[in-house]
Amino acid sequence: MSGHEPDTENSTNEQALEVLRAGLRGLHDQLEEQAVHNVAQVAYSTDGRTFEYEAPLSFPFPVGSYVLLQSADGQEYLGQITTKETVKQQGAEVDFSIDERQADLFPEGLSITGIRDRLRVLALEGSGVLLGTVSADSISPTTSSDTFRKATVARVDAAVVSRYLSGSSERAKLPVGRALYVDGEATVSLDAGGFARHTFLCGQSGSGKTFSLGIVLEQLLLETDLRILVIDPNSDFVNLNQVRPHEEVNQFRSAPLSEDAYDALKERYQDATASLQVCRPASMATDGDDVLRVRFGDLSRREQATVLGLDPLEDREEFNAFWNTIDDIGRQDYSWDDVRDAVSHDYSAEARQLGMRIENLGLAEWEVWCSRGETSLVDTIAHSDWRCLVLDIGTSGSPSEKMVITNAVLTRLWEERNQRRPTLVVVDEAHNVCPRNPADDLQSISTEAVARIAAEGRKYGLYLLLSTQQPGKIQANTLSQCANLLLMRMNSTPDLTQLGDIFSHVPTSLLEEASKFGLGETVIGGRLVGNPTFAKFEGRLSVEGGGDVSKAWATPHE
Ligand SMILES: Nc1ncnc2c1ncn2[C@@H]1O[C@H](COP(=O)(O)OP(=O)(O)OP(=O)(O)O)[C@@H](O)[C@H]1O
Repeated sequence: MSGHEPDTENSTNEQALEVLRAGLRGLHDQLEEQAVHNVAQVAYSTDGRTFEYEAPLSFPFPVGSYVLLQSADGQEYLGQITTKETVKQQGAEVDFSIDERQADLFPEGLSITGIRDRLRVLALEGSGVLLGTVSADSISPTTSSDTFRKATVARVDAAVVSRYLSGSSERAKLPVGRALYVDGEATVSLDAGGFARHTFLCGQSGSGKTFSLGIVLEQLLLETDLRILVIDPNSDFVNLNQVRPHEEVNQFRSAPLSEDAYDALKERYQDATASLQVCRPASMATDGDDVLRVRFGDLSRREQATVLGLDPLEDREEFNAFWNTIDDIGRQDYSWDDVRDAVSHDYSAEARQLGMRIENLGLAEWEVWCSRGETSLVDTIAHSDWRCLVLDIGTSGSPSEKMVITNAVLTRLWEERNQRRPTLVVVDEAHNVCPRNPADDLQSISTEAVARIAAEGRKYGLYLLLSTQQPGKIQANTLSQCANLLLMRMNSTPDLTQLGDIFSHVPTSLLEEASKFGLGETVIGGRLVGNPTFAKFEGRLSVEGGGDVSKAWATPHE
């Protein structure tokens, strides 16, 4: 029996120690919990341009949001949060004393009278930019003397944000939506002059790119005189000149339009789009539509050979016969019919081969070719006084036909560059027109054409607006020429990293927010806004085109 006594004593000690430990742990947690709530919310600036802050976990402002900082001397600053990190700060040291009875619980020889504990406190730390000093009626830029040691950080009034966002530019403003993370209405407008730089719009599928691009185009049509050419591979903008009914317009606005405001806007929009031309393939065109077709002679020789699948070395004879045929026609404005006639009147073996090639490829059936005397799209581009052309290549035949149209148009725009007519070239699904790795020669030609405009177009008034869901697939030089960014929801880390490298004027921490965006939400950077701005696109006026496939098949059965 006596052999078991020390064990019983040990186990009683163990239990008492566990109670002591649990008590200390509970006390520790309680103190840490209190310390978390006691973290000060304070900001400081050492350069008058940026600020650092520390705040409790409950700090309600996400990255990208506007805040009001008030320094000890009462000066107010408008700031924008750019980073926000959870950190474990060193907290206070606390001493727990151990009474005699508790000290006996520890092994003999250990004389413990107390326990010292270090609290670790969860808090937020981050930084931001100072956008201006706030006074009763203005927001002025800060200077290097706007430094402060202890400022409070608070929610900012929507009116102050609106004042900041409305800026002071003399150029037209394009209202495209409302600021994110603001209590109340603060309209985000793009600086129309910013479109004199190339623009990149990207976001993953379903993020709202097409809808948002429509809003940008509507505003450019309403508020500027910029010529716009839209290469529209999904027929998304074929209804750009049709206004939605009043209730539908209001469905996409947080501040509904009154009947009168809607009527006035509709009238203004109808005026702005009166000369908008939608170019469709011949089989789809109705009266008033321009037809999406070009003459064979509008293509460069290299492109013609590509369409015919002719290699100058491997198909030497046929290539030569083709070359001579074109030379014999002796005119610039020859049509496909002229080529066919010329080939059929040449009785050489090579010309017969060429004729068979044309027949086998079914080239004569392509809908994109003008017959003799028909107007080519490149004539429209070169001669008429157009304002907005939508090229509905979504409904045209094969991918090669789409590329033939795209290339002919891009080439002619470049040839006409000395006219210096400011023109925005909008390329939707741009990864198909200027891909990093062209799949064939037709894509190589379009990629080179876009790269040329990207590199040198600005001085001739040719500006790009490229839209895609796959930034990694866009030709690198072209992408690096874009100064403006409209980034919508994007989860892919490699894509965000690449965008961070190219659009270095937008802090990476802001770009990373794109993975949390909802439908229509965006971060805008570059010349379109004064400072990177978070917005939700809204206010779409025109009817969306495209048309998604119905999901009625997924409706539950009765
Ligand atoms: N800001 C918005 N407000 C309300 N609805 C929107 C908004 N943006 C987009 N939508 C709707 O969400 C749907 C998807 O938008 P949209 O087609 O523009 O996405 P997307 O990014 O272009 O997708 P994809 O790349 O697959 O074509 C559409 O039905 C559109 O009407």
